[in-house]
Amino acid sequence: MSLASSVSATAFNAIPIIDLSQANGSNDQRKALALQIQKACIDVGFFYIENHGIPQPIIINILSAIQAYFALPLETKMKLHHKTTPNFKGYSPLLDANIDPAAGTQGDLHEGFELGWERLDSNADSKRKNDGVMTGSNLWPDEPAGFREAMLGYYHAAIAVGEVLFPLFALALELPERYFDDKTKNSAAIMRTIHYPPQNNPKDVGIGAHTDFECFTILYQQSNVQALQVLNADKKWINAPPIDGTLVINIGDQLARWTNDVFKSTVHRAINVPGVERYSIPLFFGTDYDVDIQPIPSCVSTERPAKYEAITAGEYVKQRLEAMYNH
Ligand SMILES: O=C(O)CCC(=O)C(=O)O
Ligand SMILES: [Fe+2]
Repeated sequence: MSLASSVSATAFNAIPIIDLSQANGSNDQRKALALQIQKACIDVGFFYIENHGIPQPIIINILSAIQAYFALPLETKMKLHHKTTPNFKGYSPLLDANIDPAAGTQGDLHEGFELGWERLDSNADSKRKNDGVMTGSNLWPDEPAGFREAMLGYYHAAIAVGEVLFPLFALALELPERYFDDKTKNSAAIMRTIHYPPQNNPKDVGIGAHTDFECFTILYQQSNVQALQVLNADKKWINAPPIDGTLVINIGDQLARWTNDVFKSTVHRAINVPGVERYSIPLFFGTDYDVDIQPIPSCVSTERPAKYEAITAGEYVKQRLEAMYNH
């Protein structure tokens, strides 16, 4: 059966957990893993990964760094407002973003700090060559001490997870395992750290219903607070609670475009609860920004013609980010 005819219309009720410990195992082990990923991407568009390899101290470090950062006075944080950069790097205050303007809310009830690729051992001006329309350096606050190291420490560990996943996605798409290698030499990878204040008004949303923009998202969510929800084909919100020791992976629109929607970029939102703070850290992982997103031939058929025009990954992300902040 070709991938183009494997599209699922069944509504999921649970999000699978996939164990990555065999990701660098034998051919057979990698293929078996890719099949689990294929099923999760066709049926749900979301899955948890366990044994992802990010050491716990790196997670603890970034969590305490972002808690200290978001606790700074608003005036201090506003000095690094993302509108002072060409491409959304830096701080965004509460309600600055509105990812679902049609919902008629006052905006998304979270503040964020966003960064892109940067080597830990170089200065903040280091840029990469292929960022095209998405070029631009990161901004770094003077405090808290160790913030840059904590952020980049986690960032590079999460990128390593993305680099393990891309070949598995290629196998899941019945492509050569190294298919994405020449398209991910300078992989686009925007990371956001998000602080959701306690939500006391039932009308508030932490982040409105949306799909992500890149190929896939690697999401750390703080323990013990249920907020993330994923929309199934029956329009029912399914909870995606934090599960200790796991990360959430979800397909974004770029991979949906590569696969002509055979892999689902599933709508999700986060609704925080009264009385508690919540922190989450999505890293949006994509191909190089200058790569043209063209549907993979096995995902196109006479019954399932190509749905999307080709566009470069960078143009696509920029359009989506502009729409999110210029509501
Ligand atoms: O905070 C979360 O759990 C989800 C965040 C999210 O969906 C996003 O930033 O795209
Ligand atoms: Fe998202």
